[in-house]
Amino acid sequence: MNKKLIVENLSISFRTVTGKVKAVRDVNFDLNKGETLAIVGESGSGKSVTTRAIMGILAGNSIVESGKVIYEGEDLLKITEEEFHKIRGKKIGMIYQDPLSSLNPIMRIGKQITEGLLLNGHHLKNKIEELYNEERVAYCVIKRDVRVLKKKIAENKKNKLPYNDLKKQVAELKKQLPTAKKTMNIAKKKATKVVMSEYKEQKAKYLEEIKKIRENAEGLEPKVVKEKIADKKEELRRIKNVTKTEAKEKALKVMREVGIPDPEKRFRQFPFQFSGGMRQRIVIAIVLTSNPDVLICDEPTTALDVTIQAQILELINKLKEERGLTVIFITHDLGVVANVADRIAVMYAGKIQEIGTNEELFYDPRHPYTWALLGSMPDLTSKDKLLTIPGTPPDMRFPPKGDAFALRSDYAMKIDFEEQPPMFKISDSHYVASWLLHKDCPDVQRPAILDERIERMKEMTEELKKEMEKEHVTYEKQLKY
Ligand SMILES: Nc1ncnc2c1ncn2[C@@H]1O[C@H](COP(=O)(O)OP(=O)(O)OP(=O)(O)O)[C@@H](O)[C@H]1O
Repeated sequence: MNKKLIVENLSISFRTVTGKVKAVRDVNFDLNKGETLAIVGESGSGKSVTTRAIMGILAGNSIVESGKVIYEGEDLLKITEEEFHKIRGKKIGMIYQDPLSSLNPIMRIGKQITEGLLLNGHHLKNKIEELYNEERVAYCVIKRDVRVLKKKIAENKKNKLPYNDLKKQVAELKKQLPTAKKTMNIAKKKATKVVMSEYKEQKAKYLEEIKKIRENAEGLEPKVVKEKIADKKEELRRIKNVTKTEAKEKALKVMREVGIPDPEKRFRQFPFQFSGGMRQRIVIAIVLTSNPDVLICDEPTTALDVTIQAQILELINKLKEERGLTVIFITHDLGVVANVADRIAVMYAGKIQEIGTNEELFYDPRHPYTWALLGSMPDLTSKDKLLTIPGTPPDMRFPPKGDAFALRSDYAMKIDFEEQPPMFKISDSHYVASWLLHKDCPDVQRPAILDERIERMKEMTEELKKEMEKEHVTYEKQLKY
């Protein structure tokens, strides 16, 4: 299976004193390994809530109405908090718009980078957990299901709804618990035995080596002997735990990887001694220390000026290539997306309105909201905006009955106010939720002014490609000579 992450029918609401806010409504997308998906939309469209659900960090007043978030075959909305802990921040890392909020202002950045490494650096414990992980998850999932069902029973009781079937399900699951627990404990014991006997063997080998150093110490300076023994002891310690020296070495390496110059000196400095762009690099370094394979970037460049923005985007692209990361990139700025995304999902009023490859979205946009977003992008050369989007997004306590964009769209038809459009398929990768795509809809052309912009974008991309090819040829030639 090549899918790293699948989000299926995800709907999330928030309880508020003035009513329920329907923030995310039936969102579906998936991500292939090594792919970047950009989620684009205006403020309040549900981008952050979607990614917070993936990270398991939704606010306390949230309700997951429906859906699944499947990471490597496991539903993250079902596993226990303890299991989630292992995935959040480790397998799935996140960087935010404001790097300062992720950093401790009064702690040296070196300590902030090594903290996680030292905390999670129990090699033996991690190895044991890895070996009996399957049995552990199986047990935790049953426990979690019982908890969810019990909550539902209580709700149904309160609302005077039937709950006998649910009670039966709980009883069934409870019957499975002792066996699952026993299986888990047996697997844990077995895993501990394997790992510990391996460790004992290694320890015996090191002790033997230390003995030999002592035996052959004659004629050597005591200081040299002491150092040799200390080295061996350090090696042995490294098998068990990440040591401070090892954590520092790894931190410096990752600081170099994200482009922090003079890392040895910078290691001892505080966040306020760094510029905005450098701070964002530090946050990225911290996230990378746990070797994530999915990286969620929530407007990571919005607070930075344009040149620095480009550098951070370049860094994210480089890390993606080198580490094979799968990336979700959130932004309200389509201009940013062109340089990072393989695919783009356009969100509005908690729903995905259009999803497609970078080329499909930029050169063949089909949803009036995507047209509006493309039109409101500042022009690459003149910096002018062609179109502005009239009105404001709907109040999500009362989502519109039909197409949520209808009230702001010049292309809205009667049906747009009555019924929500389904996702119409344009190609295997391109889907659009707009009645304009219905076979009975009269042919509607996108704004001509946008066509001109698209043509210009195509031309510029072609020129850029040619230039890059030229550069590549020169580079290849340089390599030859
Ligand atoms: N804890 C909460 N309680 C109530 N409503 C919330 C809560 N968190 C988010 N919302 C609402 O959910 C909707 C979606 O918010 P979200 O933060 O996902 O938007 P966004 O597209 O990421 O916008 P931005 O770019 O401003 O971050 C908004 O209407 C927002 O007000």
